Amino acid sequence: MVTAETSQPVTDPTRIGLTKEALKQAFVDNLFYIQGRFRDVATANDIYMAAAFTVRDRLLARWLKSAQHFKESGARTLCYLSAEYLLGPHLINNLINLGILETAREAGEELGLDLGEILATEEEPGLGNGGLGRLAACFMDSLATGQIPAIGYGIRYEFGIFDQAIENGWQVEKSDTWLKNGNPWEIPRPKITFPVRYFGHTEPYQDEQGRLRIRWIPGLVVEGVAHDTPILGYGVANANLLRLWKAQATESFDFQAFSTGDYYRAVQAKIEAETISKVLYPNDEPAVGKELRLKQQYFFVSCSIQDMVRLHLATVGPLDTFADKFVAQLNDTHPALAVAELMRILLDEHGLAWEPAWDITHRTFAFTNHTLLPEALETWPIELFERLLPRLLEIIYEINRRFLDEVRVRYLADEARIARLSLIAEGETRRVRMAHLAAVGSFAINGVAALHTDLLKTTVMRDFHELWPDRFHNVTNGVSPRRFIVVSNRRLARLLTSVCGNEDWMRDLTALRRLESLAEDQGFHEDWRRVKLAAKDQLARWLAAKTGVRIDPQTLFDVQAKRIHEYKRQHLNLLHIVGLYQRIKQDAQFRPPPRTFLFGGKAAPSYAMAKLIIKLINAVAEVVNGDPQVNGHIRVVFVPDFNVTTGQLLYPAADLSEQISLAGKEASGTGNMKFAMNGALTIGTLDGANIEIRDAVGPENFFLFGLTEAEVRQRQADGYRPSDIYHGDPELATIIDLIDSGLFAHGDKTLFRPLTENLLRHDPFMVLADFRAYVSCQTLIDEVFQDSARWTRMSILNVARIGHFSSDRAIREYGERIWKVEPVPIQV
Ligand SMILES: [N-]=[N+]=N[C@]1([C@H](N)O)O[C@H](CO)[C@@H](O)[C@H](O)[C@H]1O
Repeated sequence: MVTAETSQPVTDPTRIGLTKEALKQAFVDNLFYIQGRFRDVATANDIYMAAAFTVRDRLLARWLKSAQHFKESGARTLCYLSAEYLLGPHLINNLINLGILETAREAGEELGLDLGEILATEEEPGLGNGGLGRLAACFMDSLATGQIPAIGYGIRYEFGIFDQAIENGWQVEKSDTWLKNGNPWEIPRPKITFPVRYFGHTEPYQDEQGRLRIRWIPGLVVEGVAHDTPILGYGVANANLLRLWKAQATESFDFQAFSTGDYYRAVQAKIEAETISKVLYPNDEPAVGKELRLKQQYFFVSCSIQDMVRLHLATVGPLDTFADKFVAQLNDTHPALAVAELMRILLDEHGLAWEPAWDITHRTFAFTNHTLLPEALETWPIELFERLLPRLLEIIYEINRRFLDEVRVRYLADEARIARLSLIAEGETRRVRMAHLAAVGSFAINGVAALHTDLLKTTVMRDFHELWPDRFHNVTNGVSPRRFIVVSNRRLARLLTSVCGNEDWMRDLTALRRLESLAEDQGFHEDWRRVKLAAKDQLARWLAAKTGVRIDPQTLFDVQAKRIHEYKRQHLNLLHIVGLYQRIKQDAQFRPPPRTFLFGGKAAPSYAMAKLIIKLINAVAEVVNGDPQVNGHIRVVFVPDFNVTTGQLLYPAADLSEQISLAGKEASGTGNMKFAMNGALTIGTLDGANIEIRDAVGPENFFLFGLTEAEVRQRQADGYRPSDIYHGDPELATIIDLIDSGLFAHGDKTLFRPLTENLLRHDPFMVLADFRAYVSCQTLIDEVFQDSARWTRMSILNVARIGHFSSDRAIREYGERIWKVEPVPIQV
């Protein structure tokens, strides 16, 4: 007889079985019992949901087992606090991580279903902007695969990053209704809710022990409700937790207001509260100074820290061992308020004295900086803090007072240094420096690539590095080989497995080194080229279906896919294309190998220059693709709505990966790793992780150009005059004049003027300074591409030597150097 005690649902094969029959039975059950559909009337979404629930059930077993074991073992747990998670589609990733992709395909076929169609139905959760958000997702995958107990905390945005449509060459943002059909991968936890306070004032009081305490009388309280998504590791039974918070009103309906007929006020609190987790701010770098953004940051930080304290009290006990149980990584400054929030909870809710509270706090947090761009370093006006988070501001003032006392002693009242280090930026509007709060409140600070970390130590965080050199670490980014090879490029994965004789490389990417022995093998070259051509063909078919644009897989696929930003220099790429176009038209002898230029990337809606660059890409495409004189030689395509799903098509199909940022600007880059992992060769500057990729794959297998970071600094110090370069380079001048001429704007000479004027007057990212070197490098690439044996050899060696750039390695380094966490294997 089934009793609550005895029934062990995790053993029931129809719920957890991985066999074809078990999957088929579960699918049929779910279609009926969850979707309430007979097969013949089921929609594509019903089919997808039934498949998703079938796979989810197999995750749940591993997840609950993991959670139970972590709890019982009191394992030290890593908490990743990130405002963004760019997870990508779940179903395919979970089928791979469960090792049942082929079984599921066969089960589907026997039920008359096409797994490819089911996979294409899933709407990806776009809860991030770009590299930072995707890095968080890769890290969650590697934490589970590395069997490290971890919780990812973030915000369950109702609307993620906008869907990008291109209308008349312009980006048009469409709201991202990823939840419209429901989300089978999450489990709402209505009982795991926390109050989040805003506004109001604070007042001192004496507690029953006569100690002076502070209470915060908020003007508004909203609730955060947990929504849990299991994150299963690859080839292991470990599954970690991604806990995203949704905001709701404490009272979702005001009956008094309703009965007086004030229907809006009846639901006002509900609307206001829900606005907090309504939408992701679509800015990849520039800090967003909006009050709602600060509300969002405090919302998820407060829920997450309250949850960590609850878990600790429930599973371990008194809070003095909190920092032994938990270590929390701050993914940039977006969650930096966590430092002050943990202090608030320890002081105000648990009555700890300042020193023990600070000791716990400081031993709990570590901070990752992801950018040096001044406009991206978050600071908030004191006035806003006073109004919105009065208690947090008091605590920040006290943290600062004690910190500056320490600095004053150390540097004998060096007022200039104190002002530079202070958490408060004095000036017209006094502001809180969030990077300083994160740095003072953390025991470790890291950059995301070697050059970036060095620059962090010598520029933006120089004073902190002089103060605490031992706190600084470098952990170069990495990406998940499961998502970006096994899921994205199954043909390559099969070839790699056949070379390696097993699938161990999927968990240890350095195993691909053995490919080196095949770098000269002509037979293997053919296999290698076949895999690349198939991926290019797949992209061409998808693009034709999606946009009607036809591209030839036999041409060199030159891809630049990343957020649109002037420092990433999509416009440098465009200058080269316009130059090519002009030469092909004017010089019948000049016939470089045919190339297809593919661009992809979203621009922040408020970033006018980035949107103009998208327009110019499409305008150049219209003219070039429409010109019979150059047809068959060059083609330009803007791939709309670049996200994880389209990335999974672009990374495997690229021959050439464009990583052309101005040296010193791209902290790391992660697209560079994904392209190289799929056999693309890189044209790039000595910037971010490009440097380490070039060192790893060998300078002879990397197309380098451009000023180094030191040369950039020197040229700027010497006074950089872009117009001199314009006047000194006739071809460049012709190109800029062509863009100015209205050729790409149906005669309108003004449309692209802002761009050309900016290049000639300021050129802040030194596009003109690197132009000539870039064009020469592209000419070299044309030569090398025509030697397919050489190109293929270089491509093989890129993959053979890319192992270091797995997020598994990055997580291992964080674990050993910063978090001091041990793997806890789970048996199922
Ligand atoms: N914010 N931020 N920073 C970035 C990216 N834009 O998201 O973080 C990424 C992840 O660390 C870096 O690779 C990239 O260089 C950097 O610009």
